[in-house]
Amino acid sequence: MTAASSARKNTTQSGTGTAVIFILFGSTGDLAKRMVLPSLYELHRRDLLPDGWQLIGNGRGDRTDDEFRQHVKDAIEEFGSDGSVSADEWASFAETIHFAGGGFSVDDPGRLLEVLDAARGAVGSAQLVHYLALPPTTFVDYTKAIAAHGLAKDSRVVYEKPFGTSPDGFRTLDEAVHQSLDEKQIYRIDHFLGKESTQNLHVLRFANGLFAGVWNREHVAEVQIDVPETLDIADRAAFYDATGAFLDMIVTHLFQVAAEVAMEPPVSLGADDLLDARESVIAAFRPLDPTEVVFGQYDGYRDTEGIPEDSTTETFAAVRLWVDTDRWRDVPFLLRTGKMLDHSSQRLSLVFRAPADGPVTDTPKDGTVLTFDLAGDGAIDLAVTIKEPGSGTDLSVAHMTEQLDEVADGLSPYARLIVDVLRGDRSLFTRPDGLAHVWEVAAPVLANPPAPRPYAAGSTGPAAADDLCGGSGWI
Ligand SMILES: NC(=O)C1=CN([C@@H]2O[C@H](COP(=O)(O)OP(=O)(O)OC[C@H]3O[C@@H](n4cnc5c(N)ncnc54)[C@H](OP(=O)(O)O)[C@@H]3O)[C@@H](O)[C@H]2O)C=CC1
Ligand SMILES: O=C1O[C@H](COP(=O)(O)O)[C@@H](O)[C@H](O)[C@H]1O
Repeated sequence: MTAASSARKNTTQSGTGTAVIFILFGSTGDLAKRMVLPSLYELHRRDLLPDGWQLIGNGRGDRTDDEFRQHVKDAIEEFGSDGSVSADEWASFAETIHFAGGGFSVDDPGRLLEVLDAARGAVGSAQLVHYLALPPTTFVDYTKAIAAHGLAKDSRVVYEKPFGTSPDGFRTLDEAVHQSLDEKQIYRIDHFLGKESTQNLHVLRFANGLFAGVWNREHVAEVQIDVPETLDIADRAAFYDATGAFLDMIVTHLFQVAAEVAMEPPVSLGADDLLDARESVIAAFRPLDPTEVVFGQYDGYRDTEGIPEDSTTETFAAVRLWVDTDRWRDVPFLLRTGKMLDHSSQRLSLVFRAPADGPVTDTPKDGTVLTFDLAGDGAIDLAVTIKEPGSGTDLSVAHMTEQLDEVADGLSPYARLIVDVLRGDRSLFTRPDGLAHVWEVAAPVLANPPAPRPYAAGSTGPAAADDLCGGSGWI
């Protein structure tokens, strides 16, 4: 092992420095296949899993270890970051993989306890990590089963999103998990927080005087978080129709990103301080005004198999959010997302004000914009107004762009968040006080949702969303 990889390993060991047994509930499902299993292999290849690593997949059906290993390999080949699996790297990963079928409930642990005993026999005392890649309706039952079978003590439990699908559902789930677990054992995933660009938000802001001093209402005219998608919802119709764009994206991912922008400076960039700063500012989000919310539904949505022909679920949502702190008072945070739009991107932009007085009076709106491209490996772009080179005096906009993967290899969001679970670092996970406020902010819209406006597939969505920007448009 090189000194560098040794140093990396030390920082990614579980908090106790012991082996880790990672129990993946829902291991045969869609999320496991697309995200979790390929991310675990990414960490294995990059030497970021601790020594003594063991992976146990759980499911209600029965499979042999070899059948499950083949499932994992297929998932990595189809969804992994480079799609290839080298024989040596795979062999050393495969031997850590086991399957415990027969489900898992309070009354019946299936084969899990027996497979876990064997894994403990192989590695000795181990940090348990339970990852619930399960339908959210099962979170309470699985949490109770973990506790009932003596697997809760000192373990870490990762909950997929959504952590509650309504204000009441959130409270019930929150109370149920706290009956079995301490808050410090709980990791609620929001994968937008695991994106390289999102993490660069606070570093760029707090490590550069150029930005630290202008991160406020005096200098920033508006903040835009814009996540259009060309994707449709055909392969998850039932889930999507029961959820809609507002809950699937706005009050989850985009609110967390908004909180990353809006937070007050934390005491340090340590896990607890960062978590505290991000989740506390959500308390200052003003409850949304339904007249500042535009919903849309793409033409043809109701023709999709599994979608009721009278569905009013929104496939597009745009909101104007206000953050009532001294730093951000009267600065609109404009959030927009939708399915089946003309292009896909994930952009967070801070639009800076033109100088209030001075000799240049006709600066373009996009003349000073700091943009974080959250998609893929991430990028940061600073747009500035310049004189167009040449004999004239016309103004032009120049872009200084850094692709983050040109600086160093990043980690995919799920890989990054799993590393943090292994380290015991909760800074990029959500907290119940923040989530409770999210439901208060969403409540007026849930009580009085705007009727979705139709929009053509492949368009930019309902034109009414442009009015939220005060007519000056989305960046
Ligand atoms: N899929 C995605 O792209 C994303 C998913 N998520 C979240 O991840 C979680 C898992 O999603 P996804 O993988 O799509 O879900 P799936 O519907 O694919 O379910 C995952 C697995 O859970 C098990 N399961 C299903 N129903 C039950 C049940 N009633 N009781 C016990 N086990 C059950 C099944 O395994 P078996 O039959 O072997 O028991 C299934 O393979 C959800 O919370 C979802 O919201 C979050 C972001 C994106
Ligand atoms: O959680 C979700 O996120 C995806 C977008 O995620 P990304 O991996 O492309 O960053 C979104 O398409 C999906 O509807 C939502 O459930």
